[in-house]
Amino acid sequence: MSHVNIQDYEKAAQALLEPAYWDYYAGGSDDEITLRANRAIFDHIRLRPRILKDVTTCDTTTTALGTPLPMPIIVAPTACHNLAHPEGECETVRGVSQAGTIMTASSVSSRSLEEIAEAASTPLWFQLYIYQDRSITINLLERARQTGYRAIVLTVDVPRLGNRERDLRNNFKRLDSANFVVNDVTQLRRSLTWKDITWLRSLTPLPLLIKGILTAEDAIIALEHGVDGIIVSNHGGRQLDGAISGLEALPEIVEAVAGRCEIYVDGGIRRGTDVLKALALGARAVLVGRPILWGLTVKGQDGVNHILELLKSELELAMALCGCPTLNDITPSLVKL
Ligand SMILES: Cc1cc2nc3c(=O)[nH]c(=O)nc-3n(C[C@H](O)[C@H](O)[C@H](O)COP(=O)(O)O)c2cc1C
Ligand SMILES: CCCCCCC(=O)C(=O)O
Repeated sequence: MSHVNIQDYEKAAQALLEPAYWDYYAGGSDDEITLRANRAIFDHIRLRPRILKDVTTCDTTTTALGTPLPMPIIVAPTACHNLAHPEGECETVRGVSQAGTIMTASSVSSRSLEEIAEAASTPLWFQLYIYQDRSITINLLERARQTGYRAIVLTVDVPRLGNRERDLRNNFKRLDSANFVVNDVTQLRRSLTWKDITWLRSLTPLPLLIKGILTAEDAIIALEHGVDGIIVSNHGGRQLDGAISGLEALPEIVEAVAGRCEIYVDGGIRRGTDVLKALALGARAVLVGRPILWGLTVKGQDGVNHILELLKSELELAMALCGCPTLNDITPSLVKL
């Protein structure tokens, strides 16, 4: 069967995965209102295409924190890739390397951050949770720096795990990490505050991004703490149900930050036109989570690469049809809210 879009991969992945693993990957929290909203907002926002521009070629290249990228699309951190493929994140990173973009390795990965780096020939970011035992965080940061990861992505929207009722029904509990031996969820630092960001900032020379901001107020505080980037995200609808989507939060954050750091967004991106809408609203690039897992499940590294290539070619076509030969031509006037 040929897979011509991400939805085809999603259906094929559902047919292949153990039902409990599918539920862990696909599910959201509580009533999954935010999970659905993440998609619905992209369907709601329409485009205002411009015509008669020379779109013989449309250039999708960009940079993220100074790293050149072939497309404004980055792989989001997602946990436990071994549920989709026996080689887990090592297989994923081989596919991402074919596509040449950044992969953000989750700290809750089924392969260690060193194994992932060994398998990679593409730039890597490392996603961090802060644990009760500070030595775990210090150890992870140092290992990520030594292994060549280019940035730290601190996820701040999990003071506790969201209420994922599919996982409760399935008694799904496979959230162990190959990076350390303790059980992740019980070790999360519930008392995490901005003071910890100051502490973290002082610990690593790597660029620091904060993932999980949804308000202009918090974006300003993040800037005051010296972050290099913000990832506007509701964690794929898996944490606070009822939270606004990243795309809805994006304009107020872009306005408040006013160019003082790079801004990224994730949640529900499944089409090149979705990427274009996010860029029009001010994102430097987008992150994609679940589609990578669908590609990995269905065809391993080739599936991962194909997912990224599909998004890239769809974006390129959307740029042409909107009269945008470069990413700089993608401006707020392209979208109707
Ligand atoms: C199965 C799964 C595991 C995830 N694990 C992590 C994680 O370990 N760290 C993290 O910061 N975000 C994690 N996320 C959230 C993603 O980074 C991202 O915010 C979200 O998946 C984006 O939405 P999308 O899946 O609709 O693209 C996870 C998401 C999923 C679906
Ligand atoms: C350290 C807490 C477990 C998080 C598991 C990975 C994750 O973020 C998810 O959404 O699932």
